[in-house]
Amino acid sequence: MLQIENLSVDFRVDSGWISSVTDVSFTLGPRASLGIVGESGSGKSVTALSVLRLHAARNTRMRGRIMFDGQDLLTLPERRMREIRGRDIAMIFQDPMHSLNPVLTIGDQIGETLRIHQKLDAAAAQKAAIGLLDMVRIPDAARRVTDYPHQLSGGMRQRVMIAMAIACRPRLLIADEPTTALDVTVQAQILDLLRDLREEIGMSVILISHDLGLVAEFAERVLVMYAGELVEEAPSLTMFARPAHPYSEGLLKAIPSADEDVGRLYAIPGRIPDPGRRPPGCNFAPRCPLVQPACTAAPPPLATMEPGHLIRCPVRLAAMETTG
Ligand SMILES: Nc1ncnc2c1ncn2[C@@H]1O[C@H](COP(=O)(O)OP(=O)(O)OP(=O)(O)O)[C@@H](O)[C@H]1O
Repeated sequence: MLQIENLSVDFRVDSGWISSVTDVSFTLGPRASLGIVGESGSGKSVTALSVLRLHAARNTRMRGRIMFDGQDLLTLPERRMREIRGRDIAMIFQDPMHSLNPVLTIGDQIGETLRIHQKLDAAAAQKAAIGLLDMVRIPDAARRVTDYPHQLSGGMRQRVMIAMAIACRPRLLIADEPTTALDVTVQAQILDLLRDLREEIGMSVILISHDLGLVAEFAERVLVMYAGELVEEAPSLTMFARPAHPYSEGLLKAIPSADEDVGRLYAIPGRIPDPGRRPPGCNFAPRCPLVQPACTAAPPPLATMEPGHLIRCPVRLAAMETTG
């Protein structure tokens, strides 16, 4: 359904063009779930926003192809993209308070999507909004539909955002850090809801998060991004049980454990390089415990370790081949 081929995204900044995302490729089938994980600045959001073509066109250069249902979204006229956004592909973000309009009721805001895409009149849109609030498990939906965003808790507001996103039964929902601003219990409820809605509506979901544990639990497959590149792709169980790239290993080690008293929490030493200051070879080399001289000479390719499991680390790949 979605096939991203060699996507690169550059932004214009004061000093010229910087490369934010480099040569990213992946596919997503119908009713599938995919997680994208990485530290802040790794290129997760830029990749997701590219699918909806939400970057300011004047300051952005995009290369590659984003095939959705056989058409390349990067070459569609803006008028066609407007039809696809919200109807076929929807997106939810981290902070629902900033995405909701404080002076409109939640019913009006959900109804707006339906009025635009499905041409419903106001009464029908209000009725459908109540149905959607029920679907996202907001209790007493008929009464809550006239509430304003500030009358709801953070978790409820995120449910409203999800109701808006699924209003047109999209085939793809992109959730960009949808639970980061919520406490742990609410976080689990929202992920359960997304899982159930994926089944009910038959949509695919891309979940973006900095939390590898959360993504691996939710999605069938996980992509790990670092400094604008894919560094590992694997089924979630594999990624969680035996991540191969040293960066993925670091992300896994950084997840706090409830069972063990680890003393100090682990953090990957160093920081992600800025887009304009990436090293000449492997982007992760300056932070990597396995670094060898060859790593700093040339950028490593993404290679297949086993079917469905790709990594961008020749050192680890060679070690795996030696040990069989
Ligand atoms: N409009 C823009 N102009 C210039 N640089 C940008 C722009 N948008 C993103 N970038 C840069 O591209 C890189 C990737 O950003 P992106 O937001 O995708 O990271 P992320 O992995 O989603 O992190 P976060 O979790 O913080 O959102 C960052 O270095 C960011 O500063």
